[in-house]
Amino acid sequence: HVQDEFYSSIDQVAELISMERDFIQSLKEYIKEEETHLEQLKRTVDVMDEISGTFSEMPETRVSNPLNAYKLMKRMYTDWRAVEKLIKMDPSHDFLASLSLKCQHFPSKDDVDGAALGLVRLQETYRLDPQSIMDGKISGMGHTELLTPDESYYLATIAHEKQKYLYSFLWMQHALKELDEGKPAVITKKEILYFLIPFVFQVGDLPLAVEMTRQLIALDPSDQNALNYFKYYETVKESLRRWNETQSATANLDFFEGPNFLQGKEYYEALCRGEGIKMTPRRQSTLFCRYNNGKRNPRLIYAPIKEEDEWDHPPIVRYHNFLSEKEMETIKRLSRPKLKRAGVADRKTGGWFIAEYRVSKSAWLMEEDDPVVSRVNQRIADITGLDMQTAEHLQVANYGIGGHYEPHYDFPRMHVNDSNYKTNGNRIATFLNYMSDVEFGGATVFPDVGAAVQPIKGSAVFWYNLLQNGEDDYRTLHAACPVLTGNKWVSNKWIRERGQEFRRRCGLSEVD
Ligand SMILES: O=C(O)CCC(=O)C(=O)O
Ligand SMILES: [Fe+2]
Repeated sequence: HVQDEFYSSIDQVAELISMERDFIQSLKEYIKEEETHLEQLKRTVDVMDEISGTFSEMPETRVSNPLNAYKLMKRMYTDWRAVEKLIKMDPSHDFLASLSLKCQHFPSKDDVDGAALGLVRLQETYRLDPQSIMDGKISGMGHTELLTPDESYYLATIAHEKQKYLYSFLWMQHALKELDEGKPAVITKKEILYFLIPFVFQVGDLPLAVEMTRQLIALDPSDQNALNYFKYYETVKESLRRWNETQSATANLDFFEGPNFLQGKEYYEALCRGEGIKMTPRRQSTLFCRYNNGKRNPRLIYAPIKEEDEWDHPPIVRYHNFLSEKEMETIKRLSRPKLKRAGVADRKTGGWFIAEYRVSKSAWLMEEDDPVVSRVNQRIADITGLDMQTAEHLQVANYGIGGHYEPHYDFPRMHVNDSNYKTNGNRIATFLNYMSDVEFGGATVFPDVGAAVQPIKGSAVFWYNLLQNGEDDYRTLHAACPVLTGNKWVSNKWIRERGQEFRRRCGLSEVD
């Protein structure tokens, strides 16, 4: 079976390190075998050479001795067959066979492209240019291996394919800089310039386009395309100059200065950077923390849980130290072999598919899997006061390279494929466990209300997805920000409506 992709789970990307070491080790062993093989061949040829070359007389004289003639025949019959056999004992056969087995489990083109796209997503969200990524200034980034010009070039082409033109441009420029510094590469300066020039021209930097074309011509003065570019840009430059002369000096429009408010994806990204959080000191002063013993629940009365208000409207609370280190380890261990790329539901058909707006792997854990799972479910019931009988299994997720989940609601808006909906109702509430700290990125943000919640290992956040009157609460729109550094693990418990009738009383109002 062919290995499932790697890039959508950092935990699985980590496996590649030992795979690479293993690969290098077997390559070394193979080289040794080849060397031994070659040694054997050399020894054989030396022996043969010595025997056949030790006769000083003329060939005819030599073979006129019947004994010599016989020996020569015999030698050429047996020895050459032995040599043939030796050559056929080529160790590369075995190596290639084991290699093709191993390669099945190597990253695919989808992995490389997924990782590249993840990097570009991180650049977009956190506003990083190539240099600041590679300077390793981002906390938690650890040792950074620099990209070669070829790697930068490939990244640029992927970014271009995905219409992320700015980052495509920046990586191309970076590749060019590295080439100019003399870094070895397969890609040539000419190829990069060919990519960059029309681009630079289109964004309106005519002088730079002309300058780059000049460089292109310097590389190959007979390049007809480059000469044509040059002629064309020179004409444009000339007509621009004439146009400028006829215009008054005040006509200085800046086309890029738009109205300064953020919408949709941009606001989501701003929240991920910690910008634009809509909390005022006045509202902040209404947020508290307290001990929660689940209304004197015997399981919590001597060990109440620390509850902290994260947001007021809609209310989002955090429970600190909700899971123990050991419980988190168990949950991760149980889910590792089950992790599969997480899908999303189609809004119209309710069908399931994979999308770049959700890059993570997930697994479902049931109570039967381990006592820890039932213990965690029980604790969620105790602390929220809600019935877990109708809740979904525990979903564990591990995010990938630049892994994220773009803004969504936890309540499905199409119920066609959700048979659970008919029996147990909608997802009334979400209980989200953070099972790792994330050095940088990976916050859970709520773009409708302007809230951001940072992952804290062992803590959990809880909110209602439905209003008291049972209607969908659109303020709960939320997203998981791209993980910049770290390995983000979460687990989700989605609680259903049925069974909560006396636990969360419904009301006619739309208040939370
Ligand atoms: O990982 C997070 O921060 C949020 C995950 C989430 O919203 C989901 O899985 O539905
Ligand atoms: Fe969610």
